[in-house]
Amino acid sequence: MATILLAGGAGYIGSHTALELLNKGYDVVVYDNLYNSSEESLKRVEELTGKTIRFYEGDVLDKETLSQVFAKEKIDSVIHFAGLKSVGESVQKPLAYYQNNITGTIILLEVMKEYGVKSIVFSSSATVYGNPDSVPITESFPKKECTNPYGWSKSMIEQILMDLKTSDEEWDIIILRYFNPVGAHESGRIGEDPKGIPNNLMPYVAQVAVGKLERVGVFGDDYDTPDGTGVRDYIHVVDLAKGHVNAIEKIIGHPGLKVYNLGTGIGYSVLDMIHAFSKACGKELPYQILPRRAGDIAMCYADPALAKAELGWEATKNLEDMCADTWRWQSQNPNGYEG
Ligand SMILES: NC(=O)c1ccc[n+]([C@@H]2O[C@H](COP(=O)([O-])OP(=O)(O)OC[C@H]3O[C@@H](n4cnc5c(N)ncnc54)[C@H](O)[C@@H]3O)[C@@H](O)[C@H]2O)c1
Ligand SMILES: O=c1ccn([C@@H]2O[C@H](COP(=O)(O)OP(=O)(O)O[C@H]3O[C@H](CO)[C@@H](O)[C@H](O)[C@H]3O)[C@@H](O)[C@H]2O)c(=O)[nH]1
Repeated sequence: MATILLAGGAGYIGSHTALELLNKGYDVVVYDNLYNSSEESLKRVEELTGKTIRFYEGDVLDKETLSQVFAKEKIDSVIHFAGLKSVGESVQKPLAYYQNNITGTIILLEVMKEYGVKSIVFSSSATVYGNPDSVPITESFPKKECTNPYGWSKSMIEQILMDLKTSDEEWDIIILRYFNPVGAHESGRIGEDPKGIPNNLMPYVAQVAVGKLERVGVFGDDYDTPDGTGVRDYIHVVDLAKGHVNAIEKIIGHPGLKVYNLGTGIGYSVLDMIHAFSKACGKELPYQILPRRAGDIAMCYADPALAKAELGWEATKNLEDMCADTWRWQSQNPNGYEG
């Protein structure tokens, strides 16, 4: 079975993907600098699967250490999750974001090329569509202006990957544009463990539910949406992780360069999410309407038909599963992996 290197594989999406790959019999190697994660996630994946992950602590910016891993392991394909992902922080620290995300990707691609590994699945984002003219969004929609350096870093990396493919036909590249990943593994053993106060809606709501935060701030109720609050395509992280397994199966068949949306095709509003989570945790969650957050758009949800047709993948979990699994993880691990 193929050996897959997960760069940034100790993080939220990477750890869930490692679990699904191991369950399918793949060999998993993780390279992560643990900047936004802990090795505990990987230990728990090993417990859940009864299989071993070969973990290397290192930075994608550190070419020497990364090269040593490629020299030691026979890597067949890479999934590239390693990156900084906080939208607000990226506005404050653009150089750090471009350095980590873009330079980090270039170094990873250089090392891959050196070792003849020309097969990569990249974690991109629906953010590259900017403010779309309509919904649902298909992959043929134009990429648009991003509203922050994080988004631009994804958009630019996509361009780098396309230019690389043009320069050398041998590369196989799958760009996955994630919509809004939420939820946790149903065991409650692995999940999202944000440092500090969460920026994203679902982890914020979960922390209100366990009493760590007082109330949810709803960023605007005057959007052109059914209830006036922002609408997004929330996708269960286990569905998302399984999408990576399908992408790996596809990439082994040498597909060239492909771009897929990974979403459910359903949009939920902020209030839908708060109400669904209240049901899952059995208590009303307090919230307060606040002004709009800069850079936010009204509506964003995917047309996931292409991933279904070409990857044979579609999301199977619903909003109830997303809330129940987030609640199980959050209530059993109120302080994340720190116990
Ligand atoms: N979670 C989301 O909402 C979302 C949406 C769209 C795209 N993405 C992208 O998916 C990927 C994974 O996201 P996630 O939610 O699992 O984030 P995460 O922060 O949990 O995981 C990213 C991992 O990469 C590691 N990392 C960061 N910089 C590194 C470097 N220079 N060298 C080595 N390791 C490094 C971190 O320590 C972390 O373990 C990211 O690229 C992110 O931008 C995430
Ligand atoms: O405390 C909060 C947090 C968020 N929201 C709203 O909830 C929705 C979802 O926000 P959030 O969870 O922050 O996700 P997005 O802003 O949609 O961005 C996420 O999803 C994108 C992909 O669609 C990724 O690229 C980004 O990295 C990721 O942060 C938006 O309408 C926000 O205005 C609130 O009302 N209160």
